[in-house]
Amino acid sequence: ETEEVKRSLMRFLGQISSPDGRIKDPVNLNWSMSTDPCNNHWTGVSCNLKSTSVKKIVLENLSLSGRFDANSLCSAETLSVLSLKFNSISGGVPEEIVKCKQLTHLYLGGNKLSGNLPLNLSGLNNLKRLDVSFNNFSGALPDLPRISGLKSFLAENNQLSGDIPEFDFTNLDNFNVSNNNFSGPVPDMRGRFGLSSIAGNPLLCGKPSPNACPLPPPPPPPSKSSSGFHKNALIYSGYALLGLVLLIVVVFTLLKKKKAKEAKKVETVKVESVVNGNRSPNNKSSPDNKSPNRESTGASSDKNGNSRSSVTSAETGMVSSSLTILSIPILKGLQLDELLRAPAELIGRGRHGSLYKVFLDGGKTLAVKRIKGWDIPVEEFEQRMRNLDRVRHPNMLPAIAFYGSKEEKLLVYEFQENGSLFNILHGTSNEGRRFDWGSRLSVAASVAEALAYMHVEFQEDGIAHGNLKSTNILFNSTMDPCIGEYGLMVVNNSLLSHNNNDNEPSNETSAHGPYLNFKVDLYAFGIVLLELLTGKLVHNNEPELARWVQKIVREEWTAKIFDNSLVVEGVSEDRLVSMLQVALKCINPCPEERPSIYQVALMINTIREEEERSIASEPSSNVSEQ
Ligand SMILES: Nc1ncnc2c1ncn2[C@@H]1O[C@H](COP(=O)(O)OP(=O)(O)OP(=O)(O)O)[C@@H](O)[C@H]1O
Repeated sequence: ETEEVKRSLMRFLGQISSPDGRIKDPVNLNWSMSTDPCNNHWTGVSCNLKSTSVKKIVLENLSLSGRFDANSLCSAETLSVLSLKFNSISGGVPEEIVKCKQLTHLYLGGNKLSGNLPLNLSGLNNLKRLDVSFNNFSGALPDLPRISGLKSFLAENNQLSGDIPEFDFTNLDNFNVSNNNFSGPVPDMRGRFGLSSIAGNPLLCGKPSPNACPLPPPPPPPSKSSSGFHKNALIYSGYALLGLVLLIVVVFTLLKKKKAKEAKKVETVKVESVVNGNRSPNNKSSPDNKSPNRESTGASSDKNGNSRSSVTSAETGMVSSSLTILSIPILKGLQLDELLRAPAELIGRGRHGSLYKVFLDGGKTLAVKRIKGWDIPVEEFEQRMRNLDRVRHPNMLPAIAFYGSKEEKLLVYEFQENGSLFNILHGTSNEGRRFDWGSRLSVAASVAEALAYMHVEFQEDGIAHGNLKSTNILFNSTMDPCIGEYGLMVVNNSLLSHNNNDNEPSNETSAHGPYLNFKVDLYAFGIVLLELLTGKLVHNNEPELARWVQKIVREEWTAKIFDNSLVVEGVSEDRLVSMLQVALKCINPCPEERPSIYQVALMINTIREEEERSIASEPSSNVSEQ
């Protein structure tokens, strides 16, 4: 963490430890300016995967008796979990809490906090769980239903008043506002919560409270003056007409804007260039310009003196070409020959082609995947790329440009410097050991959610990922996982069904329709889950790992399966086994019996929520190890 964040966190601890702001270090918390919160294990603090920024602060049951200095706390901008439960913190919750933008869990229950809950609490739009129970809060609630992802709200045993707002009760799994001073009708809780969640608010009425609500006052009698009525009718119809005209103008303007936007979005940049010896019609000044000497124009050295070639110099076979740019702000004006001649490093040669890291002028780096032998008509490929571009998900890595000819296809992505899930789990840098259970769960949940989204969007077209594996799950600049290369491969049918006893894929697969393409992704996702659970290596989705796991499970040595670092971390065996069961469902040898990815995403979320619930109830010393 930076010195500034460390200083602010020390100030936060000072304020919260005692009313006079002096750090008493109540139970030897090990926080100090001379150490680092992430690398020196400040008690109650856990960090992101790279140990560069603070993710959770859990200081529960420590007799902290000062004030909550949200301003200092929120200088740790990446903070997502804060638990200060069961202390004696007093004063209010300052408005600056809204600066902790990434907070997903805020647990303040069991303190002496008072005053109104700040109105801008509803600006914490990543919040999932909010617990302010057993304090002295008063006044009306802020507009919490605005937080669309809120899963639980606990505010029992305060002096809160006013109406209970209309939460999205179908989305809440925990809700309690009992023993407060709320008044007015109880909102429709969709049968999800009973009397115990609202009891102890004598001014509430309507079910499930025991008090009936008073009948609404009768509507005022219609006015007797008919001339008055006509006058009003005239005024109202005038308004209606004006409204209609306004509506037509607005719709017309919006339609015009939308058309202009669509036309702008998919701007195809056609570059008639000649690579490998074909003369460029644009390059009139050099009519004899045979292929530029690729080795000499394409080769360069990076600042470390490593030699780099270019995409064209490394391989041959490009003919007349056009590059379609999908993401204009990133690649505005880039031409194919520029891309091909830019210095490039060969990063990997997979089963389907090669991947280059390409260095553009101005410092941008791209990943260019060069696919060979994909037998798809060029028009169909182009159409597919455009269709894929229309569907966006935060955990999917979109292609930003493409090129297609009969012989080969080029896909251009932004280069992800943080590497892949494969690198993290099996890399040499020891990151795997620090890749804690919380991070693994979160990767599994995000990938499942993104796949579920894509499967629904492309159900009719039958376009599945087709080549999901840990090398295709990349980490973006904020270390969120992103799935690359969706829909690029003809589905690998050998993953449809595996015979458990030998290496031969079943030959029943050829007749399967597009529906089963998605089941291939399920198998592949199951293997990713097994990689996360076991920390073991998988090469090209080979079924050995699946067989090994199935064998051990049959022989009831389940505990031996799990990655030792998870065991050392003290992860709940129940949750590990639950996740293993999800993985085993995904790799069911019979494709029809594999669940849908949507069902899998739900199962993983349930495991994740159990984990989240346990975070706050675990003793803080354990949490700090996570
Ligand atoms: N956009 C990207 N940014 C950074 N690294 C990437 C990107 N795309 C892929 N990689 C990495 O480059 C390496 C090579 O990728 P490539 O797709 O060629 O390999 P593969 O997925 O193993 O093979 P294949 O897709 O042909 O089966 C992998 O380690 C992958 O994680």
